[in-house]
Amino acid sequence: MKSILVHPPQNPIATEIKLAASKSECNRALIINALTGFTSELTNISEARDSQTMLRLLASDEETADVIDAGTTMRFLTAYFAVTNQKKRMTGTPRMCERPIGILVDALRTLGADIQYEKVEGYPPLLLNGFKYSGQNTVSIRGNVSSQYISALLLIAPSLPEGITIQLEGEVGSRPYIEMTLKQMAAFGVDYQADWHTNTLHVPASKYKSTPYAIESDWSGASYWYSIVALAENAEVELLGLKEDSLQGDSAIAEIMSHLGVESIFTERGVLLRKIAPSPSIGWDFTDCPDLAQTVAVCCAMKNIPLSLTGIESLKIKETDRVLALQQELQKLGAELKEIETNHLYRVSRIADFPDTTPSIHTYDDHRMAMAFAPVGMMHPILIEEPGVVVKSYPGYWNDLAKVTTWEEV
Ligand SMILES: O=C(O)C1=C[C@@H](OP(=O)(O)O)[C@@H](O)[C@H](O)C1
Ligand SMILES: C=C(OP(=O)(O)O)C(=O)O
Repeated sequence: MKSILVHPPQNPIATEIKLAASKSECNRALIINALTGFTSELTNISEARDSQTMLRLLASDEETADVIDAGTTMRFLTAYFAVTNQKKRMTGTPRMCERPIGILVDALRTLGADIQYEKVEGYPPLLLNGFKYSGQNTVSIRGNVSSQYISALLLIAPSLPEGITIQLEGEVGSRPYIEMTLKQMAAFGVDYQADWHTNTLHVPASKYKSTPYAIESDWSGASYWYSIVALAENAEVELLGLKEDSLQGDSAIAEIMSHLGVESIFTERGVLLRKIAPSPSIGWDFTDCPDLAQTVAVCCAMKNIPLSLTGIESLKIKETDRVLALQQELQKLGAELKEIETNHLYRVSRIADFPDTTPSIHTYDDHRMAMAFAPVGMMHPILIEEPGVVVKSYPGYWNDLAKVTTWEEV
């Protein structure tokens, strides 16, 4: 499949969508379950390739573990294989081998892991050669590169002889993902202390208890539906399986979208999205919810709502450099993402009319580029290149989109 051409809907949208499960919650539950000896009953396991890859690699005896492009799978499995004393070679796509992992490797080495870099210092592929506890149970770790290093250490912490104390240094990004990790650990019977004034986390040595656990639907995936409702002329969509009191920080999309013309009405089944009047402009700090930035940037560009963004530095080391990718593709819609203060403040605004010819959006091997730009199709025909990228987190995305409008492969 080369590209998908999304056509604007011919009729008012009124539908319900059963969202995919959260790959973030799922990958944590899978690691915890592995540490309980695979005895917990997990329900609503995510179909996302990142989670399916985690499942496959946890069950595999092969020495090479290829995570493809899954960040959490790479980081969580590195910690898991290290402390369970497994000899493994961790690798992934060329892009995965450009995403830094030195901070996690340094922390695991401090605890007693023998890890070598196969090619470039600080980056996968990694060679894990076993674990001998060093007697050190305190690690310092930078908080603003990726929270996944911190979650990886927390997940394996109960199985360390003396648990762990993690001192986070500097700013902490993606904090709700750290809290998600801690809350899921608690759901499996493990204690923790988190002091967010001193940014110190402590997990004593203990054992996870085998527990039935249901994974919630994916709030990051929900964000595309909010954008669809915001951009369509007439739309009402009920998203099933989401909770108002969610473990996922990306549930912030409900508040963000209240400024972009969508209200959220929580029901027993999930959340009902309805159109309301939008605000004239919006400013948002994406430090806690980096995966929402692309959805919100595209939606604001199309609604002609000026958007000020902060907290998007970590976007540069994700599936692609998302700042650059957004800059290049927003231009094709007649909009721009401009850096106002170096590495800090950015602004999205409209600089020209939407083009007369159908824009073709390049997706840079990034599922979120495809899913964030497809809602433009609610207003104008749009081509999305390499649409298969969505399998990373939301394999049913195009089938779900077919419930509200037509699209064709071209
Ligand atoms: O822990 C997680 O499940 C995730 C944490 C975030 O990454 P960073 O901590 O690298 O920002 C997020 O972008 C990613 O999609 C999932
Ligand atoms: C950044 C993401 O994933 P990961 O870092 O786990 O590859 C994402 O899904 O947007």
